[in-house]
Amino acid sequence: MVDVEAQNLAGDGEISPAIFKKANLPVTLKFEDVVYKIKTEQSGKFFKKTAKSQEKLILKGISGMVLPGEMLAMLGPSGSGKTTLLTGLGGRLTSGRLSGNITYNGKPFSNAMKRNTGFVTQDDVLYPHLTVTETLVYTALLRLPRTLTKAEKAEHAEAVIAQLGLSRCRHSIIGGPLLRGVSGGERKRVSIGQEMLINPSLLFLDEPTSGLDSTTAQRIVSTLWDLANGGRTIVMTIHQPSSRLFYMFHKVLLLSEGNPLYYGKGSSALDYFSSIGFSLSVAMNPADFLLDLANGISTADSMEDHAAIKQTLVASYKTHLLESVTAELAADDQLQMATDDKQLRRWSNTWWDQFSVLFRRGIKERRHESFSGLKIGQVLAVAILTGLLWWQSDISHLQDQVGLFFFYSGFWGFYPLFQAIFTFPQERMMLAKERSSGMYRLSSYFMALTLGDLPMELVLPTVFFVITYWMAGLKPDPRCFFAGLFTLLYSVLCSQGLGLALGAAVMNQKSATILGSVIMLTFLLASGYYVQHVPAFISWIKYISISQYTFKLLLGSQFKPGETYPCGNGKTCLVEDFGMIKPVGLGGHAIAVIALAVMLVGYRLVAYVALMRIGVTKK
Ligand SMILES: Nc1ncnc2c1ncn2[C@@H]1O[C@H](COP(=O)(O)OP(=O)(O)OP(=O)(O)O)[C@@H](O)[C@H]1O
Repeated sequence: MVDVEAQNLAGDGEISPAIFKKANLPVTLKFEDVVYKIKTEQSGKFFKKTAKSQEKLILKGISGMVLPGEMLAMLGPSGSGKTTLLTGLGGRLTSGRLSGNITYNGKPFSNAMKRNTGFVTQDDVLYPHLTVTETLVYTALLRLPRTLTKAEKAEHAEAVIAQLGLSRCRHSIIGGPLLRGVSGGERKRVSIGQEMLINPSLLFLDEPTSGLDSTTAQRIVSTLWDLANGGRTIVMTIHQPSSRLFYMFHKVLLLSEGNPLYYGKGSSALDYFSSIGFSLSVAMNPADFLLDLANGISTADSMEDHAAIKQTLVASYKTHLLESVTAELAADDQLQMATDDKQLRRWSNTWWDQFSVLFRRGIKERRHESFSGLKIGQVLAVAILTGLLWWQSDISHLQDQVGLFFFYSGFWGFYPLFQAIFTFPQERMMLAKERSSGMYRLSSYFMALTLGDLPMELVLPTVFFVITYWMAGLKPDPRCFFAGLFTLLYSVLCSQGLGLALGAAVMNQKSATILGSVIMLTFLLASGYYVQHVPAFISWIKYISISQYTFKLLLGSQFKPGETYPCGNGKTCLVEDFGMIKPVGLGGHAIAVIALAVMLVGYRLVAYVALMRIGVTKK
């Protein structure tokens, strides 16, 4: 286990970081006759009701085995199925039908195995505003077992930084499309580092060297080779490795249109192809030669027909190699090492630890957004403008005051809704990546994310309310003031819940925003301010309207039944009889509070359930 190795580190001094020593639990990966099919809609049938869906065969019976200490490289042209096979072997395919037999130490993929597996995707999914060190330390805190102290976890992160040559850029931010950060190669190394931290015994990498110069690529593959030497099982897809790299792989799997063309030692590949009549005529990189063959291009052969060459190669694989691959798989059955699943817990850390790390990471990543001057300036400007427009409004202008309360429920309905709508769609990729590696519970993530933004989300309406309340000259009674403030904050939490639910359910910022504005507008229209004689068949909307309940409670915070106001010609009238208050009324507060409470919790539950589908893989 990693903690035992940490002790080794202490004992060995500086020699080599603990995580680069032996694998915790060596894994033999076997895959036999792997077939993957997906359903695709036929194009051109968009307007037809009976659009037929076709089944597409992506992987056509692929077999192989990778032992601890071995590094398997999957080669093949673009679209040949490398990523699909890698994702399937990594237990991460979320759609389609995968058949065949894939075992890890003779057993199917389990949650325990998930925690012993690292998966580096082709695209780096990293938080752009965190630095390299922050990124790796947070990952270490989340993924390393609770038996290690925080300092030891940070030490592991440091070791990875040193091993991957990231020391120079350790304090630079990762960056993103519109934010200059570390280079592409450095970003890739951070992604690899995140997986290396947990000292996985099984490591999958999708194109770890793409877009990198050959020296950096060489360095990364050498690191992976070192990791394999420690008894780890490494599988990667790779595009055009240099010949130096090619000979570092223990095994090579060549794919073409989902068919295996070669499986075996890298060094034996050329002999095999020359034995079936495809020899390397000029000095060239063996990987380029294999890729040419997988594309149906052969310089040594006069065959012009690419499809025919591919067919010959597929047939040769079946006649010459398949038998030995099957024999290899069968022979290993006796050598199976038992995986003691109990050695690996489902989660590395407690709920609370996960929550607190995610909370701190979230605040760090989003501090520029939450505390942005623009956002604060926007709210202050609207507050001051509102205060000036309603400057010292008097009860003799009751309509104005009622209008102000309606404005409160409208502005603080829309504002938190739109802030919250973006929360989950922005996080989707990260959530999928981290959840599929079993990093944390959804509940700790959900709580950390929704509570992290809360202080600022509540401070802004409070400041807004204080400014406008006094500028507009509302009742200087603390009870009225606090009742109004709490109502506003309560409604902010409800609208935020609705935003979270929409964002999580739709997972598309544009669609969720459109849907959110339609719903909130409906709520506002149904709140009884604009229209008072609503037809019965549609009047039920007000019972689900956050704005209606907020408006009612805000009016109740300021006016009491039996209170009077000057209604012209020296007369006084009852507030509850005022035309704009009557339809909403000054009673029924308990129901409004309960209805809002149901929405506050209900919308968040919807968001939670909607998120349960993200990062969940098929077993
Ligand atoms: N869910 C899916 N829906 C539609 N097509 C799919 C799906 N998954 C895979 N494919 C198709 O399967 C083929 C293999 O895709 P895959 O991504 O595995 O290729 P690849 O060899 O990794 O390519 P590249 O090197 O370009 O990444 C492609 O033609 C791809 O379009």
